Amino acid sequence: MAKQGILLVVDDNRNILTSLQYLLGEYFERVITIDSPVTIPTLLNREAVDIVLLDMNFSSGINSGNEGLYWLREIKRLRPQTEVVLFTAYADINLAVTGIKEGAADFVVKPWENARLVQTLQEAYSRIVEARKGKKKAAVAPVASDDGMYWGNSQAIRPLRMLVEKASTTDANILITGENGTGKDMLAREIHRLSNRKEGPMIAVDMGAITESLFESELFGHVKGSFTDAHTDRIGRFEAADGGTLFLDEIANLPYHLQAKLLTAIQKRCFVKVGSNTQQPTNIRLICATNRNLEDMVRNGEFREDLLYRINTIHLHIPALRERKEDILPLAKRFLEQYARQYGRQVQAFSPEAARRLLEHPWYGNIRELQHTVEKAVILSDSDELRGDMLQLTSTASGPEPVAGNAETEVPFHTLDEMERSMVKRAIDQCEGNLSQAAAMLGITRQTLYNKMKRYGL
Ligand SMILES: Nc1ncnc2c1ncn2[C@@H]1O[C@H](COP(=O)(O)OP(=O)(O)OP(=O)(O)O)[C@@H](O)[C@H]1O
Repeated sequence: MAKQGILLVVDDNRNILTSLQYLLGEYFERVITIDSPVTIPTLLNREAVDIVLLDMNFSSGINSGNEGLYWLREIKRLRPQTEVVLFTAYADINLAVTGIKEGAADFVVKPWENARLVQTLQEAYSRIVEARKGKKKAAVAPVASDDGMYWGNSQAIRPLRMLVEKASTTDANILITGENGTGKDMLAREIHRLSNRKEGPMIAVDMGAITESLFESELFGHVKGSFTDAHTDRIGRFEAADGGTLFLDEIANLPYHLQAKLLTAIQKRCFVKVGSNTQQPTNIRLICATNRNLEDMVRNGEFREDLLYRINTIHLHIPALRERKEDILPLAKRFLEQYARQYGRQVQAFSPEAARRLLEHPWYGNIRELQHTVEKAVILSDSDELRGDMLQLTSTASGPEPVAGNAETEVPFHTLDEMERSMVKRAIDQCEGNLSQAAAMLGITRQTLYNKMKRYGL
């Protein structure tokens, strides 16, 4: 086969560079080697590099692989069409996974097998060739649009589905409850899609993310000059959602003293912009969601009873994933297919051992945790069957989450993020999914724990 493609190898170990120069020179038109990443930008400017084989750790930097991620981003920023294959130590495999999510084509673990390294680089090169022919995008393929909501067939989900089908076409206010990651946001969007308002806007507001001082302006808008930073008129979410659906996520996070203002707007379907005296009508369908027990909050004086009464004309509760075990494997299969497509992996099925582990895991982070687990495993996969150990699931509640190659000696260092993720997961496992207890154990608020779970896909 004719040698094709220009390859840049970046590694601070000169012995590695010399052996790769010999090995890869047999397969590629040109192999350029450099022992420091700082010259990458100049080189990319000068040479038509197709593929970069990029070491993740450079001795000059902190040995956490973040330097590798930094250079990956730089390469993608400077030359998006260049494919980057990460060259990584086994202990840094989680960083390689992060790298793939950020656009790297693949990764190869050191010490490497020559045949596997050559094959990975050649596959990356064929993707470039295909992209040039316009057949396929060089970068990560977009997620197909049919990767929407999966209902499942479990006993636990059937009554919910029937209720959703009936309720969607009405204009009744809906309250969706369920543990974190069960799919409340997804269900809200599904209801909008099934409703008569589907051509109208679907405006989602994360009530946990709005600061108290900006609450009114965010929801109702403001007029120019109404406060120091109000340099122009601003439309609020109630106005933006006119003719469509307004989705108030994490409604339990709304401070008590602001709940009355929301109640008035919901009751009257009218709002007043900050700095104005005029009532403005709006035609919205309201959906709210929370993972908290609002009845308990009412009893504790944290949530207004009249507001609860107003928002839950129809109450939809999404069961936890562990209460709908029949849905775990079909959902996992969907994610497997979706990510295999997205990351160009050949994996097609779970091994019997992997399927058993999926069924046994408690999934306190519900569908989000399942999705992230499968995504990571697909990235790590190297054949058409996904093995159980690739799921990296802890089988007991004790001990931190293992990292691939979990012998102490093979895991010399974790990033702070990895350590935090591991501690958060451990606390949740030890408290068997009780978030209030886990938050207390970690010495943080429930909301902070919740934010961290979202961030780490737990
Ligand atoms: N039924 C489903 N089918 C496919 N994917 C789903 C389903 N439910 C949830 N997901 C996926 O799981 C992830 C979490 O879903 P979503 O954000 O809707 O959960 P949530 O309950 O709103 O979470 P949180 O309580 O943390 O806000 C998303 O990536 C979503 O795509």
